[in-house]
Amino acid sequence: MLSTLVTKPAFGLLFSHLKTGASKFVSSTAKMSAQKNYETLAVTIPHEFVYHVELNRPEKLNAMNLTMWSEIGKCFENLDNDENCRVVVLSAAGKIFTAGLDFKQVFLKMGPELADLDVARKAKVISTSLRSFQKSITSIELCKKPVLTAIHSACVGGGLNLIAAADIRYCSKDAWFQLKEVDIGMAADVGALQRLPKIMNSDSFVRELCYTARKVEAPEALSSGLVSRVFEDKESLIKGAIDTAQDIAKKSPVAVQTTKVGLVYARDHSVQDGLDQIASWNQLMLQSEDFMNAVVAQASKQKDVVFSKL
Ligand SMILES: CCC/C=C/C=C/C(=O)SCCNC(=O)CCNC(=O)[C@H](O)C(C)(C)COP(=O)(O)OP(=O)(O)OC[C@H]1O[C@@H](n2cnc3c(N)ncnc32)[C@H](O)[C@@H]1OP(=O)(O)O
Repeated sequence: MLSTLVTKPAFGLLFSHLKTGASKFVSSTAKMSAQKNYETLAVTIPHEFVYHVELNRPEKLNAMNLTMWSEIGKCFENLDNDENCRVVVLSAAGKIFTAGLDFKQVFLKMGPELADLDVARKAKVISTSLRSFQKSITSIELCKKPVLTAIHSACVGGGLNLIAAADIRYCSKDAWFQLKEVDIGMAADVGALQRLPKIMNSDSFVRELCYTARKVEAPEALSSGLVSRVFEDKESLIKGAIDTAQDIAKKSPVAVQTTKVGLVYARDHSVQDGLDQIASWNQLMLQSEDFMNAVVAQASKQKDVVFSKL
């Protein structure tokens, strides 16, 4: 297929095309889009195309209050649409990654709201809240930019549901994970039960964690496939995550985003359905300038190809 697309006469044309793409890119990099200000999240841009989102309620152990649930959803929807963002590092400020659901705030607020309602109305209110929490976490998966989570210290309950929706998980040596929902009398309902069995390498181990709420320390998180790398401390963890993010940010955004969509789709469908899906996408994406530019760069051993924003 490459040989038919990249014929010899096409080469000169492709090189001029490459230059056009690069100049277009350089002229527009100055216009870095400003990210919205959030109350519970801090968003920074450590390198071009690399965004760093931090859970930012350190004084409350980054417990996930209603504002944080809502802002996570909005933030990842914004990042999905932000052409200056190609990859996201998700970490947390302060002593721990997160204490999970802010049960003090959430249940205190919901209690009075439900008090005078009958069972059907109560169920409707609870269902609406649950679905909005689910949507918030799923926004990480629906964001076409790869999301790398960097977890330090405690990652409890809702936090484990949150990181399960990310693409790549790294942690520091002091990290521990706990699916604590059963300890507060509920089944996890924002993605852990659905995603962990597809992430970790032992169904038996996942079930043990879900039923017992026991803590999983970093070595076990690594051996079970929950995380793919363990770093010495938080500083090297964040650096390692940002280094990987920078590698991804240099690639064609068309290639990377199509790959993420394909992987997420393939996880939930048959092999044949996945093959059909990626064929449909690539019948478009192989016509993009990124494909041409990357092929020419490979063929001519050119490094540091500059891809236009997407
Ligand atoms: C229903 C919607 C869908 C979502 C569902 C999600 C469910 C979940 O997330 S279940 C898990 C809920 N989280 C917990 O059960 C964690 C409980 N906390 C702890 O285990 C410890 O606090 C922790 C290990 C995280 C940290 O321990 P540390 O010794 O460092 O701190 P503490 O002295 O225990 O706590 C300090 C103060 O923070 C308050 N706090 C801790 N966690 C939460 C929380 N999740 N929500 C609200 N507040 C929390 C704790 O009560 C202390 O407060 P105070 O006594 O006023 O100082």
